[in-house]
Amino acid sequence: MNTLKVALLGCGNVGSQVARILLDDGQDLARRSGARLELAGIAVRNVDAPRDVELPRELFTEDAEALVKDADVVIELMGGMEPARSLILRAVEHGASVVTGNKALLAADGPALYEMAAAADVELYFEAAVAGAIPILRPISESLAGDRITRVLGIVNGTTNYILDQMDTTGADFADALKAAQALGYAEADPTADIEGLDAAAKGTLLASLAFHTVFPLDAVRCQGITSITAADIEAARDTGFVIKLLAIAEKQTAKDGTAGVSVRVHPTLLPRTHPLAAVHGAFNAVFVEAENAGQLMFYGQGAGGRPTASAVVGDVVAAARRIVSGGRGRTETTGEQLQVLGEDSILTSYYIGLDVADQPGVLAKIAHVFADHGVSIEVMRQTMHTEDLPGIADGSAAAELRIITHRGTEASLAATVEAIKDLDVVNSVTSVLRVEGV
Ligand SMILES: NC(=O)c1ccc[n+]([C@@H]2O[C@H](COP(=O)([O-])OP(=O)(O)OC[C@H]3O[C@@H](n4cnc5c(N)ncnc54)[C@H](O)[C@@H]3O)[C@@H](O)[C@H]2O)c1
Ligand SMILES: N[C@@H](CCO)C(=O)O
Ligand code: NA
Repeated sequence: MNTLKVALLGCGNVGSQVARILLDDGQDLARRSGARLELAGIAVRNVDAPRDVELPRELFTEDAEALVKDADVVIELMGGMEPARSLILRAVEHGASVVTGNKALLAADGPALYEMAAAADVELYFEAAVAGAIPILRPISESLAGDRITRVLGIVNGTTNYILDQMDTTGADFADALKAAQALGYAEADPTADIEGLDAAAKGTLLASLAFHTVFPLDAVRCQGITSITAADIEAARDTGFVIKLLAIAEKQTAKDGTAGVSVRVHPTLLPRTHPLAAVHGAFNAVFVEAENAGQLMFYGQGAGGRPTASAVVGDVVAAARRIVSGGRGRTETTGEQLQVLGEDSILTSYYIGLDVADQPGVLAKIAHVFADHGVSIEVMRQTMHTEDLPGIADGSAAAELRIITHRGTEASLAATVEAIKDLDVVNSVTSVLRVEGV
């Protein structure tokens, strides 16, 4: 049996678990791969740093370049752009296959990396980059290769799902929930990427590219994180039978003339509590895929954390090893469709709008008028009286809270409606604007 040299770059939450699996499960992995997978070394910043997982000290090196030169398979789990990118390219130049979980790098620079890997006749695997342990990229790019995917919708960031779930179920505040997510190893090194939606945007880009066989630029993702979600939003959602989830939504739309375009958006979303995605708790992820022939599919599991993510990484290492052993080419990304990016005139969604309004005759009519002017129709409107006077309302007259859910409209017309409502003299403030799915 051949021996393949495996180089591991980075030994944090995920890397340390990958090392453990490679060392503990060597016999099984060899049988499944057709080659012995020898962990040749682990590149770290400081070989003497304390670690949570006990690993043989002689495996550690601070010379990542030297480790990469000799490897058959390189696993990049350092994260960030550099030196991750240069080391991946160095690995490719040396003819090694690469496994990475680095969605930030792939979303920014994936097409160039795929091209270089293809030119060097090696593979680049990244199942861990989207939804951690959940097998989602291989199902999309291989199992569904004979179908046409139209929509991918998912909870793809464990940290934000954990935070929103804690706020909803235990009343925890945002900062405490974030700290707990960091301690559990879900968050990125800089959790801004999680809470501002950038991590979900990177995953949305990768999902769209694979699902629709096109390049979708990261900067074309319409992205909003969860930092503006308040306890009041969570409570209002609960009162109205909804839950707030951060969703990544990638859609392909085909116009009557046959031209197709793609949109990717990430935003906090109100979902009815009866929706299957509403039942995704903690750091779990779930991805819905809609395809013309397959219909609706749902993939569910642990989207973050060292051990679950390591499962996806080692699965990719086995795939890489099998391909090296068999000598054939494996999966190739097809991004040749060059679909256009759809703008807000084409994106259809519905809005939840929370308003503080003066409680006086004619208020509802004025508001309804603005909706009609923008061609947006109202699905639900609910009014609650405030028991105390609100600051900012002249002469202490009574105020009311309005909650409105619209029918589906274009993002452009809904946003314009909200702007026009803000200008009405009877509107004290727009307290909340959230998109709604699944109604
Ligand atoms: N943690 C998760 O749940 C998860 C899930 C999916 C994907 N990922 C991705 O996997 C990668 C690793 O994530 P993590 O959670 O293990 O991160 P981490 O911060 O725990 O680990 C990264 C490790 O790499 C080391 N490192 C960074 N630069 C280095 C360098 N130049 N040389 C040597 N070592 C270096 C760091 O010191 C750290 O120990 C990231 O790309 C992340 O986005 C993480
Ligand atoms: N920080 C990411 C890790 C998994 O990609 C998350 O919370 O989902
Ligand atoms: Na995955």
